[in-house]
Amino acid sequence: MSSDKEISGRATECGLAESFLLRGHGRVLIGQGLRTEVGRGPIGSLAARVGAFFKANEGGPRVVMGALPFDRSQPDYLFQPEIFSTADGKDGRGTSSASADAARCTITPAPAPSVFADAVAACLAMIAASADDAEPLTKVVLSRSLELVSTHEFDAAGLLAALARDPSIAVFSTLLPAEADAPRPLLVGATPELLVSKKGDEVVSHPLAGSARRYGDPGADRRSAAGLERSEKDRREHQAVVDAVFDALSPYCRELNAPERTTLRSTASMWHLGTRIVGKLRDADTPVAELACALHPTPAVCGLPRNRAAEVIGRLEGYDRGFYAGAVGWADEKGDGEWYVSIRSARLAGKRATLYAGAGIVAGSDPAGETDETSAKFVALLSALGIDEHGHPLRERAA
Ligand SMILES: C=C(O[C@H]1C=CC=C(C(=O)O)[C@@H]1O)C(=O)O
Repeated sequence: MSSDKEISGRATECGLAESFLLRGHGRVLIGQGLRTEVGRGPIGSLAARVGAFFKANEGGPRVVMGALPFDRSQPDYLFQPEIFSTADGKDGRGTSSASADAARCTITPAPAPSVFADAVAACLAMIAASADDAEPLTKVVLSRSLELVSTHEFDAAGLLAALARDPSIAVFSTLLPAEADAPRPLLVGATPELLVSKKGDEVVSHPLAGSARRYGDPGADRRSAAGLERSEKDRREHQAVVDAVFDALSPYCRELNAPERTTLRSTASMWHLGTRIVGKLRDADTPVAELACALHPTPAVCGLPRNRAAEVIGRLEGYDRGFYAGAVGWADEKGDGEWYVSIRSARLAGKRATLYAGAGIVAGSDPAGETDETSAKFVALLSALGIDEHGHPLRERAA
């Protein structure tokens, strides 16, 4: 199978449609068809449910895959595919251009950018008011969404192919549970952030937090990156995530380090601060699902303290995040696997798509700046869909 075929999402074997695709770390993993669903439940029971699944189901590929929601108490959605295959993903750049063809989209921001900026200001007031509390609120990640309605069904394969042109991100697509508005919705995205991978006794997490827009002009792009590296506010926002990852993984590890310290990471449209954290597990049998449970949601998508931040998110965002800012990945029978943070993602349901983007709010954040950051984070998905922020095809603009 060529990589382009894999990325384009057209299943070739047995005529089974692709139910899962993950391209990251130079590899493509593909699930075709859906053999058995894993019993659904909250993340706290994930490791037990996955273990019980493999015991009870002797046939089929020895791997399950799917998505975890943002909210730890909500049910996840994992399944065993009919066919599982892997391939080298180094040459996995997409060939297809925009997926929108001549489709037109109407785009409705939900909430409107000005309402989001007001929510950031309200959040900053809560952070300031809590300064003297025993456990002050120090960080909250607030998100907003864009609701797209197209004249055509969204083409997930074309979207994946277009997203895969950026080799710095992990491209994913996974089935979501049926809902009233869609028999088979999909979560599709291109995330730069690894929640956790586990192979044998090796564990890796690569949290990101602290962001700046990229620019076509090289000088402006360099200044944007340098500004991010110097920013005390972004360093603080980032360190909160690194500390939380160390705290969550330490009990499981006999070694845990950040060998390269914090570095600048780039995607095609964003600069980020990132820290690669690597460890050796005390017990190589610790399943990846247990590590994901210990980590999720990190302060890269929720905040600190976690429960208090989640409460503020629920109050200020005004919608259910569903599987945005959860995780997408897989786990095998040995307990190995990898889970990516499901940011820069969209839920596709026929002619409707909902895109999400968030930004970390800490003391010193600026409501207009954070709103602009979410706009910049939408660029990757919108341009992969072949549309601008008004829903017009990009090709027309160039003509
Ligand atoms: C929550 C998102 O990004 C997170 C990951 C990287 C940088 C982030 C930031 O700088 O705010 C966010 O923590 C998102 O893209 O929706």
